[in-house]
Amino acid sequence: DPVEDKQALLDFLNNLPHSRTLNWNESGPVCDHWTGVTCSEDKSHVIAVRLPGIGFTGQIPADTLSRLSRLQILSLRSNVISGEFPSDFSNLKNLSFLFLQFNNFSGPLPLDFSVWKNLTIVNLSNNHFNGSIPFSLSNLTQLWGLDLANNSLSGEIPDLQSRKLRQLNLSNNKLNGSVPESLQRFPRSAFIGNNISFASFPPEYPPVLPPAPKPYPKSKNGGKLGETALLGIIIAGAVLGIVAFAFLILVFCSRRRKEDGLSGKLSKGGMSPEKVISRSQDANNKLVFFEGCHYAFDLEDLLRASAEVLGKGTFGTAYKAILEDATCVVVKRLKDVNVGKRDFEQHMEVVGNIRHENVVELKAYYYSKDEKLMVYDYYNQGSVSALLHGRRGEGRNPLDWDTRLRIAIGAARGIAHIHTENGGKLVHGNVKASNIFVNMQQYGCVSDVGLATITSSLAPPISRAAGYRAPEVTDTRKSGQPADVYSFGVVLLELLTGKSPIHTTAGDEIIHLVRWVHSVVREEWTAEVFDLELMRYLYIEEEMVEMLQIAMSCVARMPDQRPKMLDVAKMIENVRRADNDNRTSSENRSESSTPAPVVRAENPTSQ
Ligand SMILES: Nc1ncnc2c1ncn2[C@@H]1O[C@H](COP(=O)(O)OP(=O)(O)OP(=O)(O)O)[C@@H](O)[C@H]1O
Repeated sequence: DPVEDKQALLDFLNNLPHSRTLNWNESGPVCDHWTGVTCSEDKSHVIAVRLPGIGFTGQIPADTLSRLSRLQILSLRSNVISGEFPSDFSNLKNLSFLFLQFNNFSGPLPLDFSVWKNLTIVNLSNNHFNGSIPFSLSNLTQLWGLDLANNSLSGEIPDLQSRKLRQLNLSNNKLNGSVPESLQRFPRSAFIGNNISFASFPPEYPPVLPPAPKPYPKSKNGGKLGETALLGIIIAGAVLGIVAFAFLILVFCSRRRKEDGLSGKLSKGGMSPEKVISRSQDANNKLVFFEGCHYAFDLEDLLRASAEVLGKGTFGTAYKAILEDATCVVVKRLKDVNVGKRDFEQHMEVVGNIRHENVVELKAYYYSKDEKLMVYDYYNQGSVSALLHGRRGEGRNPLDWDTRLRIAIGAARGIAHIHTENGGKLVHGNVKASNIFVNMQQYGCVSDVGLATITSSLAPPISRAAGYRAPEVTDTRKSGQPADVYSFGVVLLELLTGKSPIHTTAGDEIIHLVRWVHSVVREEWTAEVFDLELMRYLYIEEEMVEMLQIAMSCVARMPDQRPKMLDVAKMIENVRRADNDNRTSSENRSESSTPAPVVRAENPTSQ
């Protein structure tokens, strides 16, 4: 335990009145136990203190927090702390994230910000700070977000030159003068509520309106059709004829394609459909539905259904099948099943009886010597992997932060529930973004439970699946619950960074996401890890930082250092709950979920 850091924290807590109790047990260990405290991986020192909404009142006792010399993240947001900005914070040389918003701080801002050369996000908004904005802020080369809104700051805005600056809010102060050129890429809303002249500001781009409809040209010969018009009609008729003909051909082809139903698809993979059907008539070889399943079809209906391949995974091929009554299901055809009928059925019973809103229900299964099928509901939004990585670039609808949070909360609850099944022994074994879907409430929902234990397929060492695999796992059939926690941590990193677990750079270098994030945050926590698509949402930095911390704890190298899935679910729920509880009425939750363009695009047509 970091003894000195522990004492500093106790001195802080014991000398600052607060209304909520904290579980900071003096005789117990700090790391992994004290609410709001995170230690370095080797547990030699405290790196993060996050205590929003604890009801702290009064001034920060001197020589307490300032003794946490290796602190990187400090959040005391939404308390009632008063007094001046603590001068001894200058000892916190490693500080990257500083959140002191929504308190009663007053007096001037520190003159010399250069002492915190790693500062990445600074939020001092909604206090009573006065005086001018220090020029030294321009020396912070890592600065990515600065929020000083709703204070009483006066004077001119200094030229903040950090090229990394993506988020800026100086609104509702007493600032005057004009906006320096380097900051004119931010929208006016970042400066409103001051006495600022926008004269030198580039014009705001007017909203693009659809072009007004052109007036219908009047015919010169008073309503009679002219030659050109007649010619037009003839050409249009011919074009229409061609289109209709093409449409007929398309319908014909799609019929032909539909005829190639699931049985055709299965037969191409080996066994003839007739054989499958004849086996289905054998009482022992029927499609087995689970209790409560509302589907009313049998194997023959399923084999007659039109089918399309969704993808080939580690354990077989997944098909989307549309039955004659328009029911849409996913059929998974397993390969390399390494257990006998009894074990297979037993396993299906365990999986098929899981009923949880965040676990994709197994509706039915089929077992024969040559064919093993599993039937699931079809999720039409696609997997989280597709939502996150599909169609990046133009025309894409980015996955907003609220949705990512809901996906994480749902998936964590689902996996935590799986871990309680089968006497607390069930392991998912294949947690990854392509096995997570979005349910009706838009929360994450996990699929493919336990397939790794009944098949002998192993993902090749350099594959997507390998990017999720915990370091201790050599045989996926024998992985434990901590390995699921690791894989889930990788999914969290994927949601935060927008990057695939294993990806290649332009120079064909293979990047392992966990290692990359480690390398970025080892020395200092920088905002560079976060997905650029998330930069358009305001007020989410702190939640992202907290999620990053949770993700990092999940991908700890040693399995026993990883949190339990139930705790992970609680931690993620708290990211939002703490936020909702602690936000004052002047903070508007909806603002964070509303995309707000924070940086004006250099080329307006590219937006
Ligand atoms: N219930 C479902 N609804 C919609 N799409 C699904 C469903 N189940 C699977 N898919 C999609 O079908 C494709 C193939 O899935 P499958 O699970 O066979 O492979 P995978 O997830 O890529 O890899 P693995 O076999 O390792 O899980 C994936 O893109 C997956 O997201």
